[in-house]
Amino acid sequence: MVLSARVEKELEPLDDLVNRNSVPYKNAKWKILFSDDFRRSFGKLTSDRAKKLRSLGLPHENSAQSLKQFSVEGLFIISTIDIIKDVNYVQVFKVWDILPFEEIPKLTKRLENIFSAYTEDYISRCTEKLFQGNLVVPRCWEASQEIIRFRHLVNDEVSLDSGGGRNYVENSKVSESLLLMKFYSFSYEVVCHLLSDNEVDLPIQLTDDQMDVLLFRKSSFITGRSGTGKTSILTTKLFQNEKRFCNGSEGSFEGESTQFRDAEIVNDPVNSNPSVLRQLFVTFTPRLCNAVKQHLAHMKSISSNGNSLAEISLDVGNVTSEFSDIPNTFIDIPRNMYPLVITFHKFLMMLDGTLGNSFFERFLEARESSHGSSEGKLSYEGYSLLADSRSSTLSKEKREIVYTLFETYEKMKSEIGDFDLGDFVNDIHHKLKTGIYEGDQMNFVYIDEVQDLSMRQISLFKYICQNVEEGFIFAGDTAQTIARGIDFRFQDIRSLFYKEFLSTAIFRKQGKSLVSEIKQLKQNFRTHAGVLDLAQSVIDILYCYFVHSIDNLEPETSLISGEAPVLLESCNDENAIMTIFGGRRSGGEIVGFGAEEVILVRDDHVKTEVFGYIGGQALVLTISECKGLEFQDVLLYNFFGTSPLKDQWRVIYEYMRKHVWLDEELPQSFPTFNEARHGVLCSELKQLYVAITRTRQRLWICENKEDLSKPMFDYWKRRGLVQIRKLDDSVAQAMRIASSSQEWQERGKKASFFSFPISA
Ligand SMILES: Nc1ncnc2c1ncn2[C@@H]1O[C@H](COP(=O)(O)OP(=O)(O)OP(=O)(O)O)[C@@H](O)[C@H]1O
Repeated sequence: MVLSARVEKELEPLDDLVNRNSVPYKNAKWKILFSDDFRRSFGKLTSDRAKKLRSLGLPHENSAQSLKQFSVEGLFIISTIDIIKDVNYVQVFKVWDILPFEEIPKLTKRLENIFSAYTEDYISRCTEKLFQGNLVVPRCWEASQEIIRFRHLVNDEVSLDSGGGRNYVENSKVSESLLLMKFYSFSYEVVCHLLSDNEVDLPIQLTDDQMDVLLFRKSSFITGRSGTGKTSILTTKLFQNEKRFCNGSEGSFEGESTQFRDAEIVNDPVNSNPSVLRQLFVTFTPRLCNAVKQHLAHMKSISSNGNSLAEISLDVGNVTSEFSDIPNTFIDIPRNMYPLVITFHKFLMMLDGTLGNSFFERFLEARESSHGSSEGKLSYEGYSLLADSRSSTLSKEKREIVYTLFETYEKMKSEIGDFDLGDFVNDIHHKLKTGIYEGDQMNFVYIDEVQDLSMRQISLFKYICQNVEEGFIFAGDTAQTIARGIDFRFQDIRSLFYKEFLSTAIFRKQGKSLVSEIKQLKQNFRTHAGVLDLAQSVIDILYCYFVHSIDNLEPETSLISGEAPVLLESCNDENAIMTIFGGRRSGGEIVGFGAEEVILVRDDHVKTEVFGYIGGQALVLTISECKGLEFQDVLLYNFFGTSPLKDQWRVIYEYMRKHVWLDEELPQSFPTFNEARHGVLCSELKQLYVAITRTRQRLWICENKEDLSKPMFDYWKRRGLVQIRKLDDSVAQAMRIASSSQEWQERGKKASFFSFPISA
């Protein structure tokens, strides 16, 4: 009852709120957040209406009348007052949609449902009114006191739990969810741009936790499971620093915090030329790099009022790690090339080029020089001593065997005159240690997907940025490590930072206080609980068997429930891909996937195989190519059937027995877990986790052979995390979503196949 009253009170059309003479809200101090739905609805307006709105002006303090006039046309803008965390907590207007009158009840009902999950404290703060003269101004609260929005996050409140330990506030499709909806903070110039005809990505309003990370002014370590916004925060931070640098203390982007607005121009501690801000964003995947570049370009275009498209160059057609438009050196990089967004591979090539005497031109000699020194490689004694450390999972005897294998491998390499990534990295370390780095020094370095780099690789960054106090951000998730042979926890990066990055005398004095705690992002924005529960079931096994290879994080929160992913069972012996796409049968047309759907496969080999079946009728990516990206629907094809673990997947039955999930009808004989024999299970599970978490809405898993996937399928079935569907024509038809040529064009333009407007 109370809520309905609140809803009634709060859901007044915005024009009413801003224009009523008795309660004048029109005041520049109010921040206005617009939703994606608003953007979409606006896009659908007849050009006449949209034109009228444009010609009426913009919703800033002096033109609020325009909104009122717009509502005369029979559309209402639905808004509420909400609280966001900036430097302080502050009341804001949140604009949900523009609707005809008859559609208002449906939206208000859904909003009422959401408000019913809010705490009383939160509601009463939203409805508080602060008067300054006869103006209502936004009320603020110190950031030090915690304001909790959802009841289930307060310990002593009744849980909304609907099972499985998760709390759902909403049950809707991900794409229609009000809770996962992106909100954008508007300034006069951004509204100008929005109301122009351009398609733009706008800066998403961040959550309180994300804002804390963004405003933190020290070098930091950010972790969080898939889809919690790590890449978004890195991109936002990079962009904020660009803006901060360009604008100095002048007014700037509305989406920025006051702290950024008030900040002074970045004081470059190292460069003689403070007129350039040198920022470097490094990640593993070329596609993710392109997506980040794309997004920064959009952001730049918006903030320059749409007048100039970003100078950030887009490698649109060529999604490789070569980035041939950027020279292979850090010496005197033209200023318009910053911010540099590159893969780790490109980073190495640039370092190599900077140091002269390239490794590739003399790699035999290079191998000699780094082998000669003990640098970068442990002696047998050093390696075997590690067996005594608490985190070691290998005994002295096993280490002896491993070391002998290592020596044989090294010998073999040298005999055939070959080298590997380790040799290349060691050579660069050697040159940096013995020579002088004469390349540009960076002001800020952002390293995304850091879990795929080795400690030795990460430590290279210390040479190119002296701003250790606030210049480094490491983000990643150790559940998603897919690079081979890399196995650490986030804490190890923090220790490395302390030991190697803070090694100069000045910083040693300040010591540990310079190394911040690891921050965890907890709210998933990508998908619904059906997918997250399946992903968590994979993490559970990792926690059990590979405790030293994954960070034990607090479970992420997901606010919307959703259908369980689907295991597809073939009705006949036909290849599943043939059934789904109709195959190249006599005269038969292949009906493909849509632009927001993807087939994920293990490697290039399977990719070629699928291509052979369906040609270019669907986007097919390997798991390593899809890292960091997201899609509306995902088909994971033949993951178990191509696994090097083969029938050792049966060790999952042992895990099930531990948890008393092993029913009588399931196999009773299975291997006992053995780290040496089942070591590869760790990387297999991490790859599986990455694949599962790429989807926003639907996930299908299909295999050509039943036996290899059976243990995991049995595990998922027993836990009730999947639905089983026979792969017949009707299921196949429902999977294929036709896309318009415009949607494909958009996808192609993005090149990165990055389906989401990541925040920045
Ligand atoms: N505050 C927010 N409001 C709405 N959507 C958000 C918010 N923060 C992030 N998102 C969205 O969540 C999705 C996932 O974000 P992002 O890719 O940054 O996560 P991630 O942690 O880097 O994921 P992964 O580890 O899988 O690479 C994106 O669609 C992004 O736009």
